[in-house]
Amino acid sequence: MTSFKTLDDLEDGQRVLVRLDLNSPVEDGEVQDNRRFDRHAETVRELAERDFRVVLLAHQGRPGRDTFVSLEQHADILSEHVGRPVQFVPDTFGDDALAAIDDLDGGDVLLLENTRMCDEELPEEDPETKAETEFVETLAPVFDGYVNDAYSAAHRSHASLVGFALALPAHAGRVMETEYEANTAIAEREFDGEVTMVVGGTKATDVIDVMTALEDKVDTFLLGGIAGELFLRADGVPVGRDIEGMDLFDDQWEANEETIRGLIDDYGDQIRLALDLAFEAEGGERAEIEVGDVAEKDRAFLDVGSNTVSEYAATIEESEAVFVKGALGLFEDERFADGTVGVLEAIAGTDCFSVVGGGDTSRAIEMYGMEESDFGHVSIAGGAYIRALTGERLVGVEVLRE
Ligand SMILES: Nc1ncnc2c1ncn2[C@@H]1O[C@H](COP(=O)(O)OP(=O)(O)OP(=O)(O)O)[C@@H](O)[C@H]1O
Ligand SMILES: O=C(O)[C@H](O)COP(=O)(O)O
Repeated sequence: MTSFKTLDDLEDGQRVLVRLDLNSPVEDGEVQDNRRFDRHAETVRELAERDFRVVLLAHQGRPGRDTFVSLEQHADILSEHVGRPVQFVPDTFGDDALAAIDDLDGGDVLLLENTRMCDEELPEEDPETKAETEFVETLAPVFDGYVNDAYSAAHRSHASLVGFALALPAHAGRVMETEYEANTAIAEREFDGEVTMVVGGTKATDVIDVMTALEDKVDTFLLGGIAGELFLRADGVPVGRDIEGMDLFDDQWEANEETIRGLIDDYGDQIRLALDLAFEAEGGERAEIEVGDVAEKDRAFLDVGSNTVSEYAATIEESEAVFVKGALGLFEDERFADGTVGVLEAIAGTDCFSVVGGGDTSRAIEMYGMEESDFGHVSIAGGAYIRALTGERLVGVEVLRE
């Protein structure tokens, strides 16, 4: 990552403002611990051990949503992961925040309040405009440097992500460095051998965008999940029962059908669809059916079948690089985890270069007892991962370039 300054370029003992992405699931008002805390703890711990006065910025949720809560609980969770106290002040850049910053000694860590509670944080504007906000102009002068570790939020042109980078000497944190390198690999690296991409999940537009952008980078797309069913349907298989809250096979079908058919027509040789599918039988157990036997108005399919898993695993074993976007089935239900777990285990069993992305999909790794260390990289990014895969530049990364 030579075009960025990193923590290696910071002089120990300074006062640094560090942007993390601690955006987390919130259930009944309780912030849920997740791998973002563990990853960012590495950056925070390093800075504290090097005697920096460390002030953290992060966001949580979006205004108006249930997940839009204070960062008070985040400070406690982060503290567990860092292994030292993380102070919290319920203020972003007012007098209380400035006084708390002033009180810090070397090695102290302080988390400020949810950046999205500050009016100037959110409207997406260019970095120069964000650098001129009162938020940035008040806080920046009390720091020697700015560290952005929030790769997973770097697609947003918000004050805390782009404004401070112009107002202070800007550095990439350890998470920013590793996420950037792994996630841009497919767009920027050349692989000698086969490049395979496992595509699933429920987000039709993400899938279409990724496949369109990567047609000439990826040798084989292995499809599953709801995304795979969209392709099966476009290929003439009468599947497509929407899951609750979605209408991919109804209202949205028309909007996507032509594009998906176009992808199949143009790149059919690269695209592999499920051979068999799994569903819930009358007794509640998992049952499978060959794709050729699926009848019109059949049931909802919740996973790819076992023949598909074997075939996909064989392709993965012959690949030099494998990228994963989206799950092959409803893996949260053990009965329908075989597809997702099967391909992840196949990846873990080879020494190929691998990146597993998407917040939901990467959760399957810990749910089913796999080791993160068996994968090249497990990304903590969702929207930013998709953008990186499609070769889009992230504004929060661009402003860090020297
Ligand atoms: N056939 C299916 N039926 C129902 N749900 C499915 C099916 N296949 C996959 N899923 C669901 O898809 C979800 C993952 O899809 P999503 O598109 O959100 O992927 P992601 O990239 O991991 O997440 P994110 O973009 O939110 O970080 C999983 O929670 C899984 O339960
Ligand atoms: O959780 C994420 O993907 C990032 O923190 C970005 O959050 P946002 O989509 O609410 O901007």
